[in-house]
Amino acid sequence: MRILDETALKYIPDRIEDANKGSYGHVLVIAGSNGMSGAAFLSSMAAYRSGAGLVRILTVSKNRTILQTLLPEAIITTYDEREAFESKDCLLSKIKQCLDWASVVVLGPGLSTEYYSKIIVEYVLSECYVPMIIDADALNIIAYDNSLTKYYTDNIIITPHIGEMSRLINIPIEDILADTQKYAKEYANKYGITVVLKSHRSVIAAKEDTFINESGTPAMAKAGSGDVLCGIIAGMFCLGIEDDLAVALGVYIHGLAGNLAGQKQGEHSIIARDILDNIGEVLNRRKRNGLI
Ligand SMILES: NC(=O)C1=CN([C@@H]2O[C@H](COP(=O)(O)OP(=O)(O)OC[C@H]3O[C@@H](n4cnc5c(N)ncnc54)[C@H](OP(=O)(O)O)[C@@H]3O)[C@@H](O)[C@H]2O)[C@@H](O)CC1
Ligand SMILES: Nc1ncnc2c1ncn2[C@@H]1O[C@H](COP(=O)(O)OP(=O)(O)O)[C@@H](O)[C@H]1O
Repeated sequence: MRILDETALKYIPDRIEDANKGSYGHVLVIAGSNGMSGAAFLSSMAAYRSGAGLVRILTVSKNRTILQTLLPEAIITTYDEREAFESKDCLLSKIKQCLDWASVVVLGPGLSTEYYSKIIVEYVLSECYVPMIIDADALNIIAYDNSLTKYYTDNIIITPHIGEMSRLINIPIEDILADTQKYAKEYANKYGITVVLKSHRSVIAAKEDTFINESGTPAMAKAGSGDVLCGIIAGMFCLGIEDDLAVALGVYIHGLAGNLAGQKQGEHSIIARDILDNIGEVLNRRKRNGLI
């Protein structure tokens, strides 16, 4: 069992001198639905703030204008929910093109659990061959249809909060809270995936090691904090960090950025965007602290 401290920030590399945006990954964020564009924005912005070179958001058409306004740096590809009924092949081929482009995928924040989202989640699970961070509604869809776990591979990282974990394994929240390590490890071992079980002290059951995260603050108990985490983990992969460490370091940096945001804005007053605004300061600490 490992606990990261600030010395772990030494694993964040310097940006390569002759880099171009393609040197730092293509993150595909499959997120957002009618009324939940924010989750897609928060994950995508977090990936950019954590080093990603290029982010594409795949979302419902209704979100195009708001997301292009909130994050003009992202490429937006959209679908209409009706495509799942009226032109499924067209929808799937659009998703396939996005997957072929991606080097890391985030699946699920604010996606909804509607029929069209189920079609998308099953297709992405079956056709994705790069590291994929699965969160929120994609986990709810898997919880509802456990047969989807047949698509799990060792490229998959799931990031359930306790409520989502409770749905996935059909165990009451109180029981999971009593032994988070046990339930995270059991699920990770059963399916050969990485599990980030989020709470005030998240557990990361990874391939070689289990990590307990000690950064973070109750100030982060606010809507959207988890959406930010998905994007930070994607960003760590874009920086070329080895996979167990990419996940554990992503969780640790997320907590440190939350700590900074809490100190600046006050513990009751931060919003998820404030976590985004402090990622850069955390990444810079490795230089300030003489770690590299
Ligand atoms: N702006 C946007 O677009 C946003 C969009 N969002 C999107 O909304 C969708 C629904 O996601 P959601 O997490 O809000 O609802 P849901 O899955 O029903 O979970 C609640 C249940 O879990 C439990 N629980 C959670 N943590 C726990 C803990 N540590 N310890 C114990 N219990 C814990 C909690 O328990 P309770 O607090 O009631 O005791 C309750 O039972 C999803 O797609 C998401 O991405 C959000 O990200 C917000 C911003
Ligand atoms: N009391 C706390 N202490 C430390 N971290 C917290 C605390 N409350 C929430 N967090 C962190 O904030 C994030 C919340 O994620 P989640 O519940 O998925 O939120 P959302 O679905 O609204 O985005 C998790 O990473 C969790 O570890």
